[in-house]
Amino acid sequence: MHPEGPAVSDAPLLRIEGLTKHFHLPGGRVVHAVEDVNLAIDRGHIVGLVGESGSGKTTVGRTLLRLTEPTAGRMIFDGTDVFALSARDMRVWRRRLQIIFQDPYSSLDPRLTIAAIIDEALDTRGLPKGRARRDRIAELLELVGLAADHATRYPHQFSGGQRQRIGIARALAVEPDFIVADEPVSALDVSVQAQVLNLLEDLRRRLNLTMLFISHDLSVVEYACDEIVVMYLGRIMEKGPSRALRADPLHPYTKALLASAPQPDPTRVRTHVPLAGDIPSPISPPSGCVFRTRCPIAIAACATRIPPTRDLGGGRSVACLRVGEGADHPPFEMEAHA
Ligand SMILES: Nc1ncnc2c1ncn2[C@@H]1O[C@H](COP(=O)(O)OP(=O)(O)OP(=O)(O)O)[C@@H](O)[C@H]1O
Repeated sequence: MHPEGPAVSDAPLLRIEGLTKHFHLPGGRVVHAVEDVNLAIDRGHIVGLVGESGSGKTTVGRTLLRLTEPTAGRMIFDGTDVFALSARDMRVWRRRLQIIFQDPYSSLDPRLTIAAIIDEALDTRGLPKGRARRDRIAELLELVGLAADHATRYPHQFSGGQRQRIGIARALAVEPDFIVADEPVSALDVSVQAQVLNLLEDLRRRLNLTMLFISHDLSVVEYACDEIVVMYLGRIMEKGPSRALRADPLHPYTKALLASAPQPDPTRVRTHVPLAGDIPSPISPPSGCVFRTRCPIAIAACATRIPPTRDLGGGRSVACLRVGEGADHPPFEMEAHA
């Protein structure tokens, strides 16, 4: 689908700088959904965005596709600042950026056959109707592990996993450069989750796809992604290659997330304490470090300073005043929270 094959350029396909999204509510209240997010994604890579519900993951994904407009920031995609494009130019660009949803069923028109659903997407590619289209639809269905003769059926005739495959086929129909997969397996049974994750991995290799993979489940992200970005209350806490981050989490929030993730190996001892309490409201996020109100190692300075993101080399970075000063291991120093 991408005849040029793997990219030769070393530059990231996409770079997000200072992405911020505020939602303005009636009465003058402001939801700080995303604050100053910086991120780069290399071509052919899958980056996982993980965090609890309400941390701003979906808002990042939707903003990148300009399904919602950013409050501030830049997104440089293949050399173009996508946030600066006019609505008209964006219409042309939109094809290059696609989204796969958690529940494909609600986005598949129940009155249309699978062929008609994919055909609609192919309209934007200008492929003439007739034989070439039918062949392309069959090719896409086979690419996602379905049979060509599934084309004549309706969405309700498929299982959840098969419907997600149809959603993926529809996204691929326009030959996108970048896909946001928003909780693509969360609605599926665990056994089916693995099949869909394998499919995404297979497609990434075959088509050199670049993807932002959003999930609240660190074990899913770890499996599917080259790199993991951990978000909390609109901000990035930690970033790093999947394996390194899993083996040696640095930020206290990442440690807590790992502690609450399902543990597949019962002989592995839990070394981190799960999180207590709820995520604060993004309408009035804590001052300084937004995680400090739930952090076991917070000190007074965490209430007054937004921790800068420190580059630790090897693709790792962390935003915490205390990590690296020897305080990130027990015994924890607890202080009263402002
Ligand atoms: N259109 C909107 N208007 C007002 N607030 C919004 C809007 N969309 C999202 N938010 C708020 O922004 C914050 C971040 O939401 P977002 O959906 O991005 O988080 P998330 O990490 O994807 O969580 P979830 O997994 O529950 O979707 C939440 O507090 C949410 O209520």
